[in-house]
Amino acid sequence: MRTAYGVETVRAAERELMARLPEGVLMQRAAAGLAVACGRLMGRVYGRRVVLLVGSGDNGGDALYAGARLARRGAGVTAVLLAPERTHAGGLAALRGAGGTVISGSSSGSSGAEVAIRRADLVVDGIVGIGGRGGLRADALPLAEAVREARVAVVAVDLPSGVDADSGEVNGEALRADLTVTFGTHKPGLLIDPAREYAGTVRLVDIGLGEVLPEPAELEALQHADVARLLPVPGVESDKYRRGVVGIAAGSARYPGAAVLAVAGALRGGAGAVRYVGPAADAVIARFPEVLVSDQGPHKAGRVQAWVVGPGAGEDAATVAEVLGADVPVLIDADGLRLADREAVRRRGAPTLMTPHAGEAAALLGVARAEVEGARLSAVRELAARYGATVLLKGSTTLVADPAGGAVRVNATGTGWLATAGSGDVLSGLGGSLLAAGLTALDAGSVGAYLHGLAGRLASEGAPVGAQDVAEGVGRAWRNVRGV
Ligand SMILES: NC(=O)C1=CN([C@@H]2O[C@H](COP(=O)(O)OP(=O)(O)OC[C@H]3O[C@@H](n4cnc5c(N)ncnc54)[C@H](O)[C@@H]3O)[C@@H](O)[C@H]2O)[C@@H](O)CC1
Ligand SMILES: Nc1ncnc2c1ncn2[C@@H]1O[C@H](COP(=O)(O)OP(=O)(O)O)[C@@H](O)[C@H]1O
Ligand SMILES: [K+]
Repeated sequence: MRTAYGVETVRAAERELMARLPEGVLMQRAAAGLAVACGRLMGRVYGRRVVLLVGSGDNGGDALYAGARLARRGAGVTAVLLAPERTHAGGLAALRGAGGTVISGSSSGSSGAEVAIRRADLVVDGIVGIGGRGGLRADALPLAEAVREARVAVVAVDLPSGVDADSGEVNGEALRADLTVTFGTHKPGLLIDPAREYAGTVRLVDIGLGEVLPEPAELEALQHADVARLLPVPGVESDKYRRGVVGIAAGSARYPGAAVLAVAGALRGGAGAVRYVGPAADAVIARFPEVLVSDQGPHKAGRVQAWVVGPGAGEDAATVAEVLGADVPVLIDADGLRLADREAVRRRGAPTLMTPHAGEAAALLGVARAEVEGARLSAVRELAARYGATVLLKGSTTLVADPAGGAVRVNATGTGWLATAGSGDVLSGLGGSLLAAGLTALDAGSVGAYLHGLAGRLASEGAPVGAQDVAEGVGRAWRNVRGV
């Protein structure tokens, strides 16, 4: 499991660790890891030109100590100080002692600093780290512009400057990095868009923080091994009922395809049987003869261990209400989200998993879509709290939050190619199937998103795919995860 912690927790852990260690040890560990990563990115160190952008805090200190290490190995290192009078004194002395050059970023205007950036092989962004508030400040903007124009490689120290460490929000300008070298633990902002996109590749340097960080983390990202452990794999005692039966209440005369795609996802999620109820039974059975179909409504469909309701449902509020009354886990997607009564969701005894995309989440919260996209973490937490349900917010970094709090799960296996009509329907069936197979709502959502994202990647391999291709890719994703 990859975990991420917010600023307050990181600072508390650093204090605890620092109390046990000689002064400056943590920063030296950070700087050593940073210098190695810079060296690897440049291929060689000797003769390379490195520019350090140095802010007023310890983030700048890390950059300076790393710069000193690179200078000792023969790099030409220039530090651009954004706040000369408040620069980390020890780091500055170390850089000077190693033969580095120091210029002032604020007073030199467009001259020295920008020329140095244009000539650089590498820029190290040590403007601001976890102490940052808001986007880049005015004095850093010309430097950021010069970096962009020079198209020079950028290594961010701990975080790309200007992004919010705790939330992944970007309020103003931020500096894009090719590589972010982060210390002690990932920060939520490195795993959640839009900030994640600014970070480039993220490398974690161990500074010993792991032993003092609390449980649970603020954010978790499942890895292959975690998903492999959670996948419902049949054993000798299994039969189709014990594996779980998932009911799909989806589709309408207008949108029969949504039913077919949700069923396609459900058949690949590990349940032993799929029941379908709704007006698209003919389309479903024509494509998937193994499905048990009915047009009699959910309560007459026979026993299921979980329901999926909503994809392509149109205006069928009665079916949504009926499914919400069932005492088994329910996944609500698409039209179902709009039609579901909030109090009815809150009253449910069995788990509920809601799977909005940003537009649907915005409608439920009564805000603009851009607001949800810019602040995914707070949006998913807010929805989970309001509905008393587990919420999976779809998008480039899909988030899954439980109403009781605890670590929010983030999934990054997806690809932009998944942004294709009907791929969300596949995810709803897949998630419902995992619920029927016995996974918790948090696990079903995050394992579903993981498999779905990987399926999209494997099916696409860099070319456009349709939702059916994604569904067909789910088997490959299972095998990839299980290593079989
Ligand atoms: N505390 C520790 O034990 C360790 C800290 N480390 C480094 O220290 C950093 C945190 O250092 P600090 O607490 O000094 O904080 P930072 O260096 O992140 O930033 C604090 C300074 O930046 C200014 N600032 C805030 N927002 C800004 C913005 N938007 N634009 C420009 N300047 C802004 C503040 O006025 C303040 O002076 C970490 O990110 C990490 O790089 C590492 O050396 C590892 C060990
Ligand atoms: N840029 C992106 N990167 C990765 N995954 C994405 C991106 N955009 C969308 N997706 C994924 O594609 C799926 C689209 O679902 P949804 O918006 O509900 O589509 P539809 O309603 O057409 O089925 C979701 O799983 C979502 O997470
Ligand atoms: K930084």
